[in-house]
Amino acid sequence: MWGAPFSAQSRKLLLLGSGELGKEVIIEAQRLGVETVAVDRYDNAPAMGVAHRSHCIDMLDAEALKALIRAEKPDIIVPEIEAIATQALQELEEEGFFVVPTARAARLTMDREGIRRLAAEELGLPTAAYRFADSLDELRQAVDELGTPCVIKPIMSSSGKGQSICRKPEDAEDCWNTALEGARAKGTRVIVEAFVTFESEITLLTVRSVSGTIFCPPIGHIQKDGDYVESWQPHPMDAALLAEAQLMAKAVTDQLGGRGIFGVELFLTANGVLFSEVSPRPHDTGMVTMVTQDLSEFALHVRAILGFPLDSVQLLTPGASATLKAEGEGRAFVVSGLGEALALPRTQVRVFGKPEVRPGRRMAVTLSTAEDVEIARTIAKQAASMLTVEVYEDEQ
Ligand SMILES: Nc1ncnc2c1ncn2[C@@H]1O[C@H](COP(=O)(O)OP(=O)(O)OP(=O)(O)O)[C@@H](O)[C@H]1O
Ligand SMILES: NCC(=O)N[C@@H]1O[C@H](COP(=O)([O-])[O-])[C@@H](O)[C@H]1O
Ligand SMILES: [Mg+2]
Repeated sequence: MWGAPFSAQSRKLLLLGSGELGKEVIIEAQRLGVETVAVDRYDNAPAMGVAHRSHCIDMLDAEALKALIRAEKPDIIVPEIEAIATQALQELEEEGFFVVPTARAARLTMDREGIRRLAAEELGLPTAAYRFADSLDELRQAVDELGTPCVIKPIMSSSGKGQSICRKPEDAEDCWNTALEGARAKGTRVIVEAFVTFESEITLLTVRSVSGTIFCPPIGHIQKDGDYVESWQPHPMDAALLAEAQLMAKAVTDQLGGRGIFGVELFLTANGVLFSEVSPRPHDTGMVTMVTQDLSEFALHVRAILGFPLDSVQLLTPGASATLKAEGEGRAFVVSGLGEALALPRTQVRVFGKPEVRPGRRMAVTLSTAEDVEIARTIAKQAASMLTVEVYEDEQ
């Protein structure tokens, strides 16, 4: 066990990335008396407000990252976003630091190439057909080989940034430019994927702990422009399809190893399950578990990484989430409509507290429970439609 935060006996968790998901991770760690340090590329990130202290650094700068971690000497390093100098994490792990779930898993999942090659080529999991391209010419060739429509994404990006659909060969140049603008890190490599016509898509939250592997009930979701707008749990699935999905999730998470929660993203098609990608951390679509499960995905992550047993997770009620996204840009804004949203039955709201808005930035989420997922979805969406981000144009 451990002593009080700030004491020599404390257990210290350092979070790399401090958005809405990290905020909940910090809250769960605080509940178990852990000392918490939040790190991100900008000040006043959501998790910074609930951590014991915080640092603002460029997490893609390997030297800055190593210097900070060697000075802080955390017991546990928890990556919260992909865009981290994962080479530095590997060096730190070799020095004896504990990286969640492992530095290798963080490296393989930080870029789409690492995880796609592992899943499709090493494990033989079914995925959409894909190619990689480093230039517009290579992209044109990939589009030619895969046919249209196809989906183009920077190898390092998340929440749909830089993603576009190439509907005809002439769109390739626009897609290339979109990818360059949206990439989170330097570099121009993109993945080109055949467009999958799926019936639905799910996140299978998979937890590896000292007790073994457990799965949360599947979470269904809807994405717009590559970013999630709505999720619900449980997603109705027949037993055989769920077993197939769990086998794939087990294969890929066993390969990645370590302890913690993984968000395994899968497409459900007429011909079975396709693997899409995996996050070795809580998943945005899994925010719904804050109202549906006895232990949220954040509580599960923290318990698993602290080395505690986790035999099962209970679904308490069907539920759904819906997102609030900003339209304007700037630091002078207010989130309105909370009173109306909270007047809806069995509904909660999480306002993340991000200090600045930009078009498409996720600012809050609504969470509703009901006797079935369809009712919960309707109410969560209604609640989200009552929320607005009002930006004051003339202020900085
Ligand atoms: N090959 C594809 N065919 C059809 N739809 C796709 C394909 N690839 C991605 N999508 C759609 O775009 C969404 C986002 O894609 P993906 O998960 O690869 O991007 P991301 O930027 O990593 O998103 P996040 O960080 O939110 O997980 C998917 O959930 C799916 O709805
Ligand atoms: N799909 C991944 C995802 O949802 N990640 C979450 O969004 C934050 C970044 O938000 P921002 O871009 O608004 O700063 C991340 O820090 C994480 O919490
Ligand atoms: Mg995804």
